[in-house]
Amino acid sequence: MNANTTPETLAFTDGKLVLIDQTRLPGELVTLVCENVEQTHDAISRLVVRGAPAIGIAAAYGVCLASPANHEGYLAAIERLATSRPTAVNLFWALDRMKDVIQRTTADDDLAELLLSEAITIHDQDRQMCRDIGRHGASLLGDCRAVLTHCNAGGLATSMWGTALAPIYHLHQAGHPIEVFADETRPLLQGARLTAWELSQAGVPVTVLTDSMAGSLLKSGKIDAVIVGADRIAANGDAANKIGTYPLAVLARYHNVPFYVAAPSSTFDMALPTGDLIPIEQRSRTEVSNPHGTCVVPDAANVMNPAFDVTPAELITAIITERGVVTAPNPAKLTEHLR
Ligand SMILES: CSC[C@H]1O[C@H](OP(=O)(O)O)[C@H](O)[C@@H]1O
Repeated sequence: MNANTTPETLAFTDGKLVLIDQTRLPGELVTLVCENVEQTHDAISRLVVRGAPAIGIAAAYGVCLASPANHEGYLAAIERLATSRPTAVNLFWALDRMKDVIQRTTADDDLAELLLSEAITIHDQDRQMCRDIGRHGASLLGDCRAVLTHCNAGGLATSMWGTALAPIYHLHQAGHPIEVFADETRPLLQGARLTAWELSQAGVPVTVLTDSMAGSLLKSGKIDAVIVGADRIAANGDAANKIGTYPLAVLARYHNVPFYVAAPSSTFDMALPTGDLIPIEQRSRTEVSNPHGTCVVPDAANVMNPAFDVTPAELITAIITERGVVTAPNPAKLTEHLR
């Protein structure tokens, strides 16, 4: 995939973290600059930067903004950033890598350079992981003409190119005719706002549908495969992803449509035996009751707003990582794959 397929989601320049502000898309392509840990924590919590890999990379750079720039300051930064969002394991995977650097470095004055070097390595490795997921996923989607996806697991959710969308960019650039149907993904509309934006920018045909239309679309026979990202995958292959993914997997199975999960190895949490142990982020009621400031739910009513659900491994046709494809995932296969 050539470099200009999707924009760089984030960068660290002149000692500052520069983020595409994803809350402003698709109407405005603007950046938000984080100059300290608190601003980075806020950017992750408000989904200025979002998507499991992108959250991990942003948090790694956020540690580099710690003050004071010493062991205690950096460890406090890691502790603070770990409270930004609970579900995407990539956040904790990246922070653990930064903590390892601190713990194996004695001299404070070496730390700033070593930590920035580790954050840059995490960022660079993510680019390669996404590129490899694209290559491996393309082998699965090679006969597909129309795929359905949920939320945004594209370049904006990673360093660039994405996970679920990486195979689509790979095929599109190879001249393979493929179109994407994108669930709008209530309540924050990452599909309508972000997936449709980045695919359109790349020239990939995309159609937005409301989440409730997915069943009829799958019943129509038009969809050749469903492909989604993940925020945390347990040791048995159960996968947490944006709310609405689980019912999509049930519908795909009912209509005999392959259901693929694309994620780098940094999204696996092998310490969790099953997905029911994955922490699910509960977000504010206003995201559901007052979208864009318009009241659509009476104050007297209660509101649910879990940001993720868990798809059991038995509903997943295959998991695509940067290392290859695991069909019918189970603990033994995943342990071997990630060895
Ligand atoms: C490539 S991980 C993308 C993953 O993250 C999204 O959640 P959020 O937008 O809340 O960060 C969603 O679950 C995507 O599949």
